[in-house]
Amino acid sequence: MTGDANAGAGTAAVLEVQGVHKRFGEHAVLRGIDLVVGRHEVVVLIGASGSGKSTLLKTINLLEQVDDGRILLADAEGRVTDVTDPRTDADGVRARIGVVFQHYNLFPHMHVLDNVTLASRKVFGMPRAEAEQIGLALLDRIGLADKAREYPDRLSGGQQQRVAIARAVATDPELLLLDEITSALDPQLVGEVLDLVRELKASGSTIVMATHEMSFARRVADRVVYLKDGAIIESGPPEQIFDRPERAETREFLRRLHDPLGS
Ligand SMILES: Nc1ncnc2c1ncn2[C@@H]1O[C@H](COP(=O)(O)OP(=O)(O)OP(=O)(O)O)[C@@H](O)[C@H]1O
Repeated sequence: MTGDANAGAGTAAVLEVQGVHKRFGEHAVLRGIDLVVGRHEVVVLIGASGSGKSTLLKTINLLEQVDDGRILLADAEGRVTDVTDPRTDADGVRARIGVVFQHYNLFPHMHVLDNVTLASRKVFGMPRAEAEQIGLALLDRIGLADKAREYPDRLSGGQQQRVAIARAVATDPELLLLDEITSALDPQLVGEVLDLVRELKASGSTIVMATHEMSFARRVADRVVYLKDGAIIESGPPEQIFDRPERAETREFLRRLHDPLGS
């Protein structure tokens, strides 16, 4: 990878987004995004609705094609894949990235353990017994081992979202993309998911997440990236962004969050 100018100190880059542009028709949704994410770094994207956070995550996971620019993904040995190269195997890239969306998207007809082990068994061909051993250990870690044979509709929203996260990490992905994972949850359940993300951070996961929950961003982020109209306005540690933002646009965004009606 080239330099990791804005990655966490002392870390090699896992992800490098270089000059990415994306349009939907006439609407330029991403306008020259440059972002480097270091190994074990947690980067949180904030910005108004429509600023391009989800689209950026989708381009990384190849759910959307970029119009211009490159996205590079490096494995633990430093081998770099240009995920935006049309010759790159999209399924191979997706197998290296864990993704969790706002709505839990668990398979309703499978019990929790089958949901958690599905990718290990079907994508990586792991024997069921081994996949289940890993899956049960994960469920134990998130306090849901007793729900292994329950179906998703018997779980609370917070529990379902924790299972969705367990499913995303079960294959030990190089990168985890979390898109608005708490916005469908009651406030008291947000804490459950926050604790789990902090635990993933402590265990060394590399995470890029989008959120509207500034308290969540403050508590988990190594670096917060503020997007406005498809461009990065400011990027820095949470104390900078939330307590001493350098850019007037960032200050204005945060001011409006605290006082949405402008009273
Ligand atoms: N498939 C699509 N076709 C057309 N326009 C789209 C598509 N996906 C997203 N957009 C538009 O791109 C812009 C950015 O959307 P995006 O979902 O990335 O924003 P966001 O910052 O994640 O917003 P939110 O915080 O509300 O999730 C929006 O104006 C949206 O309407």
